Amino acid sequence: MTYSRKLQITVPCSSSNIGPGFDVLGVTLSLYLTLDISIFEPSSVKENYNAEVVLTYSGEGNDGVPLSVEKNLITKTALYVLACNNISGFTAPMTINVNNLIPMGRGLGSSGAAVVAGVMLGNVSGNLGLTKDRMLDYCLMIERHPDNVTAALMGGFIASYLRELNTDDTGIPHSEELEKKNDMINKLSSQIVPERIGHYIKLNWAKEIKAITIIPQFEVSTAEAREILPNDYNKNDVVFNLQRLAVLIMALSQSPPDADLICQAMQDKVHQPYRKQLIPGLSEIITNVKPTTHPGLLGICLSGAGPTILALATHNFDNISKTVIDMFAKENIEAVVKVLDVVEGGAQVVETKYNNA
Ligand SMILES: Nc1ncnc2c1ncn2[C@@H]1O[C@H](COP(=O)(O)OP(=O)(O)OP(=O)(O)O)[C@@H](O)[C@H]1O
Ligand SMILES: N[C@@H](CCO)C(=O)O
Repeated sequence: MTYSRKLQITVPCSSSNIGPGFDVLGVTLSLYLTLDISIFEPSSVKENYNAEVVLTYSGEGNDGVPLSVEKNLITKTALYVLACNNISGFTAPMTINVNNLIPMGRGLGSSGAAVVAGVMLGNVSGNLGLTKDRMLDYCLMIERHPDNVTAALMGGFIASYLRELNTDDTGIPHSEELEKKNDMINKLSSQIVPERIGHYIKLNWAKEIKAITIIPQFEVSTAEAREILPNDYNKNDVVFNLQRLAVLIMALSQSPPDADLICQAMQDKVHQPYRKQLIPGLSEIITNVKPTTHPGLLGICLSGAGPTILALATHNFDNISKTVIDMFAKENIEAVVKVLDVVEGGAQVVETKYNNA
């Protein structure tokens, strides 16, 4: 069989919240999920034709990720996008080779990246011609907190919100539930995808600020880390976060960065205090690792739902990382370090070869 198209989809990882910006801020980082796709026939739409799709997988999660297209989060999402557009299944035989460098369940947006990759796969395999803004709607039907998917899709340092949806839409599950339910695609695809669910704005990021990610070798599921949060908040805690959030987005855009301002503006009272019980060492790390003790450090927080620690810094990366690694070690937790760049480009599809035959 000869291929007719070869495509590559790349989706970056992301760190969300950045302290006070719970479910609002996302920053796109230089670690990628890549899909190499060979499509073996023109993807003309044939009704009720389910083409054979071979999925292979390497990298993070390769020991546990399902390779059945109905169960894997990426292909399941693509099938959902196709179903919403009245296409039942993949319409052309294809191979999809996934290479994933994003650690799973660590707070680096692995599920958001998988959802974005799936929406892009659905878009290209069904020749749907969706814009990125429309693809964001599909992502947000699956992952209801917009921070990671918006960063992964659009790139850069980004703030987002969901518009309030009417009651018919509110029964739509999060991707963490998507894992558990085999009939989810059918349920979701019977719902119309509302337009312009997500709204976002790209923010400036001072070029000298790098992201040190200290990644503990255990997983925290986002579902669990969200369940632990209260339904109601104290007014003072909400005001505490709002004040810092407004200051932080400007402070991170300024060169040279003001470490004292950023460090204080990265504090949070909405999610981190509750998540300490899931992440041994978190409290000690965010309380004791400061720009005053570690020159070059600007601020430190939990990345997404954790357990990764995000340290923003301009230099002295080894010293900052070593302190955090040693603090995790006291809790008998091993951690690895990745110093990542903030990347302006979001997810993309590149057509690497096209045969007209
Ligand atoms: N490349 C992938 N292929 C298939 N499934 C994936 C992939 N990446 C993530 N997942 C699924 O998503 C789950 C992790 O999602 P979860 O939301 O708990 O954490 P995260 O996205 O890594 O962290 P956070 O949302 O805090 O940034 C994995 O256990 C797996 O089921
Ligand atoms: N803002 C989300 C990100 C996790 O994906 C949270 O902290 O739960």
